[in-house]
Amino acid sequence: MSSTYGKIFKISTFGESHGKAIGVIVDGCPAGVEFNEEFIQNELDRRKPGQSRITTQRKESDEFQVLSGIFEGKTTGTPIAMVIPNEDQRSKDYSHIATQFRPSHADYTYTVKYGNRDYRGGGRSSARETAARVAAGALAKLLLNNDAISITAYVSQVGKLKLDKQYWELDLSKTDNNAVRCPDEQMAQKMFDYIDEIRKKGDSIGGIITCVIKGVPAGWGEPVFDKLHAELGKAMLGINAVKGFEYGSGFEGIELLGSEHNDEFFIGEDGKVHTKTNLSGGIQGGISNGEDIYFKVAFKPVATIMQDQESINEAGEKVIVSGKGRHDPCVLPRAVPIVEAMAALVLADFSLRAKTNKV
Ligand SMILES: Cc1cc2nc3c(=O)[nH]c(=O)nc-3n(C[C@H](O)[C@H](O)[C@H](O)COP(=O)(O)O)c2cc1C
Ligand SMILES: C=C(O[C@@H]1CC(C(=O)O)=C[C@@H](OP(=O)(O)O)[C@H]1O)C(=O)O
Repeated sequence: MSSTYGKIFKISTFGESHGKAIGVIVDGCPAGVEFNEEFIQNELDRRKPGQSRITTQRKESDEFQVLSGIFEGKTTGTPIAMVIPNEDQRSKDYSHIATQFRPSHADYTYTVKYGNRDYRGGGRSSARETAARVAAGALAKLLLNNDAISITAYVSQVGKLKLDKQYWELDLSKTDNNAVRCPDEQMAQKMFDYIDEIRKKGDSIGGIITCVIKGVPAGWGEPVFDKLHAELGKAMLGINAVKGFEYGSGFEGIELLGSEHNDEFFIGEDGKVHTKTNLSGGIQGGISNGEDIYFKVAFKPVATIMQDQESINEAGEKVIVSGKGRHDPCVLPRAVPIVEAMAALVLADFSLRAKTNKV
């Protein structure tokens, strides 16, 4: 069951990084959603490897094929299967670590859990699997278009290089103009140079992606367990290499007094309920309040580095591990569409759940 997500809009992904293909089955998508293939392909292109010299150099076209669930350009209401062939596996890069555990990758834990491990490219633990989520997330975005919801993520920090502006002070339409996916050109250039410098040293670096969701009406979410922010947190923490999730005022909010932190209500010119501030991050009691939903996702530095590190092998013997081949020195630029996709999947599910709230 670990490969499935969602209660009504459900997805299951399949495939390994060096197997024949990866893919996704979407179940529960309503009939009649415009299946815009060009849009879905574009989302996959934003995530695919080999985009610039600061990403892995594996060359995948990531062109997806639809096997079922679409007729005359629209979803039919039946399961939708999308497949993405693997085209550029280079499994020999992993031969030397077939029985070794890379520090901080999933090699050791997979071996313990399953008693076997497809060591080629990390198998199922590879972030290659996230392409399948991006395809499903793109469909979720198309569903959410009906509700005029927008989901926009961008790189706000790489290592210690941090954007000092809030999302509303930035022109987020510029995010995809550069290889880093940071909407501030000057900062993007600094981040690019920094990642490139680290790449040349065979090392890696982490960072933060900020995401903002606009247009979610008040009333989506659940009051207990499946709180909207809890589901968003689960979705984000389920992305490879994610180490932190923070929404609304987050950890910094604890320094404020209640009188500073409370979001006071008023009726806006549009006749709707609004809050003067939005430290709640658009969610109160696990349910959306109609304001922007925003959160941050922290990614660790990539585990596979081109430097010697101490580890052990399956026999428990000491070994020196050094990565080979093609790896992301920093996952952030390619993780932007993944964060958006996972947020879209959560919201698509809640948009359908909201329809069962009341008569
Ligand atoms: C977009 C993206 C690309 C990644 N690329 C690599 C990579 O090239 N090499 C690597 O070792 N890890 C990479 N990772 C991270 C690993 O997949 C991840 O660290 C591994 O599955 C272990 O899981 P954990 O870090 O969540 O514990 C990437 C993650 C993402 C989100
Ligand atoms: C293939 C992708 O990224 C891969 C993610 C990844 C990892 O360990 O997560 C390791 C590398 O795999 P390989 O050695 O097979 O090239 C990356 O290239 C992709 O995102 O499509």
